[in-house]
Amino acid sequence: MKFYSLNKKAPEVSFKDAVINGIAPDRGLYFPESITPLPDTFFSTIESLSNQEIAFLAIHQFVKETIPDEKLREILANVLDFDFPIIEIEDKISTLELFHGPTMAFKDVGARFMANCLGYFSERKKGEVTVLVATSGDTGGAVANGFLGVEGVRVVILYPSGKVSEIQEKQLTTLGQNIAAIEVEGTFDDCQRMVKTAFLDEEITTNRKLTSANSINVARWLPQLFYFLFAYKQAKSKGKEIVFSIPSGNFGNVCAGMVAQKLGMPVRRFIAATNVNDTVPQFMVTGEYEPKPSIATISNAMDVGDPSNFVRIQNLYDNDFSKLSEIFSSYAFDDALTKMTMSKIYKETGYMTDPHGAVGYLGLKKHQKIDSESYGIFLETAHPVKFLDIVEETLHMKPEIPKQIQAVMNKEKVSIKIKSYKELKAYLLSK
Ligand SMILES: N[C@@H](CCOP(=O)(O)O)C(=O)O
Repeated sequence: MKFYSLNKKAPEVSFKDAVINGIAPDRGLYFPESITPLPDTFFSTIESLSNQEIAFLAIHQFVKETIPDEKLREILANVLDFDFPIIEIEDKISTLELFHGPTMAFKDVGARFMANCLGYFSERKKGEVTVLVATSGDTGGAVANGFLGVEGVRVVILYPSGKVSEIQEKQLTTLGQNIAAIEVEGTFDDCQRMVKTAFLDEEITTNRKLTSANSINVARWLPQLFYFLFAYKQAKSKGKEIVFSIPSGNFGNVCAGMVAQKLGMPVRRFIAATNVNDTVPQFMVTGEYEPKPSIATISNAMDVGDPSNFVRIQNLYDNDFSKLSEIFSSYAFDDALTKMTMSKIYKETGYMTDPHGAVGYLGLKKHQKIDSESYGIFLETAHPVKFLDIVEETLHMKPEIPKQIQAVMNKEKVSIKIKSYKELKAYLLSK
């Protein structure tokens, strides 16, 4: 399997080189040259397969030339050692909980998968790789945890100062060792821009081997397709095609769901639910893609004004607006409605959602107004306690703090504050 650049001005590469490069030399995102549907028997017998087997069969075609089967199974066993349950909270509405991993956010799977792949590839290659990553909240902690102690890999995480939750900040600033946190005076877009500028900076790229651990990297992005298959396995007995509602920021997760569909998984519709950072919902109304500066919200991991993966989504549907519209909708919701929804769900069902999950729920409800018989699953992308202040203030209760979170709460934050790209460059070249 080769991966090509969506800008089509760079050579095709193997999975291994796509992972090591992160982004193609023409600044395009890598994309698999083909997606071959899995045999019908995979879907007809999926209930009898373990999650690790499902993941192996789903990702094998993309990686098989560069990761031997035995190694791939070992990696998946390391990555998938927690649950992905579906909880029914109302008639025709369930949630897929993706927060049972070490940092309690859906990024754990992709971050650990990429860290394992890079660890394996760098055993065979001399020299240190610098993993640069921009985070608006959850990616940072998952990458820090996934890459901690991986030999030959140094991780530099950029995050917008004051715009991630306290727990998210602790998760990405307290681990030390090969993980450094850079606190940027600015927004997530500024962080993402600085990362992309570093990839274009010859002085840096000739002196440092850089890659990215955001979902622009295929090893971070592709494993997210497992979630949709795990959901399908659990919900198949309902005998209904599923509507998935995905809280969306950089749009990597919904895009991975679309890959699961291309592999043959039946899906009724994908809903990408956003906060007021509504570049894609607006695109679905006007057909014009107009990135905007991001706005800070209570669902901060989705504070993205120019989602990296939307170009992959368009490519999956041949850059054809009407083909995309047949399967995809996108809706935006503000913080006031998000809080009201968290409160309503809690009062009516006893289920505690985080602000991102509540936005996903709202997306599903809006869709069900025009498709009332459909069965829907919204993704709970992070554990509510990661947004402790918001949860306590909105639900008027004190949630129990899971041990993964307790472990970082009292650790000391260590970060390097910067204001400009020049400072980032100096830092990267100094180490
Ligand atoms: N939602 C993100 C923003 C970066 O997204 P990614 O999936 O491309 O890493 C975050 O939590 O940092």
